[in-house]
Amino acid sequence: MFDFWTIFLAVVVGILYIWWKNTTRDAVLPPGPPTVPFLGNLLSVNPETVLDTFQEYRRKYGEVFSLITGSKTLVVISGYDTLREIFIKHGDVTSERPDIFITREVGKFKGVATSSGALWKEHRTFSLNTLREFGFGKRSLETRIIEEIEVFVQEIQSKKGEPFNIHSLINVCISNIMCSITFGKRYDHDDKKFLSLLNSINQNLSNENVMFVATVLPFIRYIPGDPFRIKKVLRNVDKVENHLRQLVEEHEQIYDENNLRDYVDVFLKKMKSERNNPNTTFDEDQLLKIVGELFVAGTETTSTAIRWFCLFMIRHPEVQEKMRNEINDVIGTSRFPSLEDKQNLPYCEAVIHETLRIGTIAPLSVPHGLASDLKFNGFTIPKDALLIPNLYSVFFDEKIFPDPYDFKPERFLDEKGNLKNTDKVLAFSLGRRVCLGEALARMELFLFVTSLIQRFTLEAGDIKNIPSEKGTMGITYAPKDFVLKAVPT
Ligand code: HEM
Repeated sequence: MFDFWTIFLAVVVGILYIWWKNTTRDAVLPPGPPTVPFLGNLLSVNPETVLDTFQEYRRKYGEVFSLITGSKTLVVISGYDTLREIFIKHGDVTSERPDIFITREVGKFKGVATSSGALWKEHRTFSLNTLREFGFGKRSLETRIIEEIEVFVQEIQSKKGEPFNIHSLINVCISNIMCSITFGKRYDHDDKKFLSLLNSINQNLSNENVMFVATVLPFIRYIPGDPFRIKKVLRNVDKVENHLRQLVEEHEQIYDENNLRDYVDVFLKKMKSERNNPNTTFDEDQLLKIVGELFVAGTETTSTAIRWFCLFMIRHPEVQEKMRNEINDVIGTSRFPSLEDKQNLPYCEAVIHETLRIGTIAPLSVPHGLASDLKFNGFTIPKDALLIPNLYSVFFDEKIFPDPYDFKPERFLDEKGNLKNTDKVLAFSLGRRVCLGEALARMELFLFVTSLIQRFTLEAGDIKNIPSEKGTMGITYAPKDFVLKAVPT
């Protein structure tokens, strides 16, 4: 008979062996930095410097390298061609979402962004079709955006050229557009409850390393207290969802099948039509998750892009001047720019592409999962790995964009002044998971930034404190808060 201590020792040795094995790189995996016993590559990546570290690993280990964390194997995909090969050519295998903190605890594997397989396909198609119905890429939506721009411009005018932080103004305007598509509702700029919701979203998406840490060390959420602020993230998610639940309930009370006003109404109609289908995926939980995603993904990303734009304009007044000259030549000042003007404003378009490139916004996209093992260049990427699309590697690839760290919109113009090379800016990612809101984001970016430059000259709020091009890394890569002056032209 074995005594207690023998069994205890055997269990401890067994656990240590499994842990040691989990932190060692298997020969079939893509290469990567050397592992440390029991830690793997945990010490090789600091969330704050992760982008530069990945650039270095790309040089050392190639376009596909792996990182071992004990709980998950991360496989980082870099380079334009390799990203296309993995996420487009092998898109049937690489378009899932992995089982990680954000998909399990935040998304509950529902919605569009955090679901996979048949559920994801059905709801991505439904959402895209419904959003198109409500104006993605259409004139009706343009009118809604311009209405919001009018408020935006009035608010800026009210500052009378004095320094202010434009962050919350942009956030409210952009989320109002998303709210009007999903709930048919917009909020006042001083609505405290709404501002607090936007603040919770901002905390979760930017300026936080928490998502990264929770992904590679999932057990930390069970540590007493909240040293990594995981519980705070989940509280923020609940707060946003409770607000959305209220809005959906209000909608249900005045629902009229003959007058579908917005995304929620169309979803409710589908829910009602599938009431007797025991296998339906159109239920209230799914509606809340999708609406939440649209609200979150549709606000912070576009708003961050516009903040980057303002920052680059402060740092590059000559670019601002050229944009304004182009706008004045084509449109003048008597009306707001419209989408029809886009083709006649190639320099403005080049500035937007350069902002999306160098601002990066979502430099590591959103992690992908795999439907099965994938053989690639003699290595095997296992089914349970976490694929990271390293979009940053393309943005700063000097073979594609010479002098990649310089802000040079001209790189997107040929000798005749026509746009070129813009397809290399993978800001919205690529393949089957490509951003669902790309069309809306592009409309918003064009209309907001051209209207802004048409009416104001942007300057640093404090001449001794020019805002830095170095941002902070969360799920989005965002500029640090800054103040600016918007002087009427
Ligand atoms: C400048 C603005 C934006 C940027 C840079 C951006 C970027 C991205 C990126 C990189 C992804 C991940 C794709 C992948 O998994 O590989 C994504 C997904 C997504 N985006 Fe955006 N996005 C922007 C605006 C928007 C807007 C306005 C909406 C709202 C309609 C939106 C909704 C979504 C959704 C729902 C997904 C998940 C798609 C899926 O998993 O199938 N995004 N976006």
